[in-house]
Amino acid sequence: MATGITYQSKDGKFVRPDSTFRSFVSSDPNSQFPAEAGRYVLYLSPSCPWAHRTLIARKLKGLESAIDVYTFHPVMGPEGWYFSGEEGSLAEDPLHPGFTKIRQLYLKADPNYDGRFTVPLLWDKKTDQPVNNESSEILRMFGSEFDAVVPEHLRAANQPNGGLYPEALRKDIDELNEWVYRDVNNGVYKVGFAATQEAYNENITPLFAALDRLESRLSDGRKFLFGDGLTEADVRLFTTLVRFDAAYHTVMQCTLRSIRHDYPLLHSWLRRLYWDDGRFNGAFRETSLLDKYAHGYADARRRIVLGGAPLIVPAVPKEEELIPKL
Ligand SMILES: N[C@@H](CCC(=O)N[C@@H](CS)C(=O)NCC(=O)O)C(=O)O
Repeated sequence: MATGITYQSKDGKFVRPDSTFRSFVSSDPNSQFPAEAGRYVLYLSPSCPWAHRTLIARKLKGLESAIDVYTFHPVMGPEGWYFSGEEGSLAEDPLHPGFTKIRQLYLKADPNYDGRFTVPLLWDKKTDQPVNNESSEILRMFGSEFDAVVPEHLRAANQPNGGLYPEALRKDIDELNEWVYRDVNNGVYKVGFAATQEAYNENITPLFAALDRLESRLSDGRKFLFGDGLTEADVRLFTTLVRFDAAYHTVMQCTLRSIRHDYPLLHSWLRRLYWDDGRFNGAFRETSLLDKYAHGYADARRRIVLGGAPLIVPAVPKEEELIPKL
């Protein structure tokens, strides 16, 4: 069976299904999944933008030795994510000898599982079961629940504005996350995996309108989306923007503008996160794979085209932008 990131509704629109495993690791030692160093492992492919969120948070919080990562091959295979022993991938699952595919883990957890076999997948080694496969929730857990085991200066309470999801900003962060997810994080997929010209046309305008809105948000000189402190909203936007010019603009037909040529403030913000190793422990740069993104998305689009997708004509900037008057 061919898999790929090609979820379509009847009218050709890309629709992302909800995640299935939704338990939480908690700082409460009496909870079902207490935050303990060495107990959990993240199965992921670093090329996936959703998994990338969790990898950044793990490094930002200094959790590298507390939470293991088992890495799949960077490009999805015909049966989904798999261990290949190549390009940074393990040869097989260290926890379940003989397992080489992500689907084996999902089916071990639930033999009747009929959803997508997605990364990231947070797994409890102690009870040998999945905890959570929703990146936004894993990102949030890493942001605060493990603070008892992270170095003191990296705890949420000791961050400039109270960590990745500070109490006072929660409502505003949720509100921004919602439209950034809809129009940007998932927006690039709605454009790139649209199966009709109508679905493509309908989604490309909100994507660039949202980027315009983010650009103007930074125009008051703020360093991060919510001021001087980095929040989860920055992490969530980063994983899309770091792929934008390399893969979304080139392969996913997000053609109207590029980040580096057309959004100077977003580009500076991206450079700040990517290069500020001292402040961020290399969490953004060292988890990014700029030379891998185009390959993964080109392969996913190839599957769509081979599956008989109709011609989608990419959007082109207007004359006044393409060839401005002298
Ligand atoms: N809601 C999920 C989405 C994750 C997701 O869509 N991951 C993709 C890779 S970028 C995947 O694993 N797809 C596998 C498949 O659909 O077969 C999350 O944010 O954690």
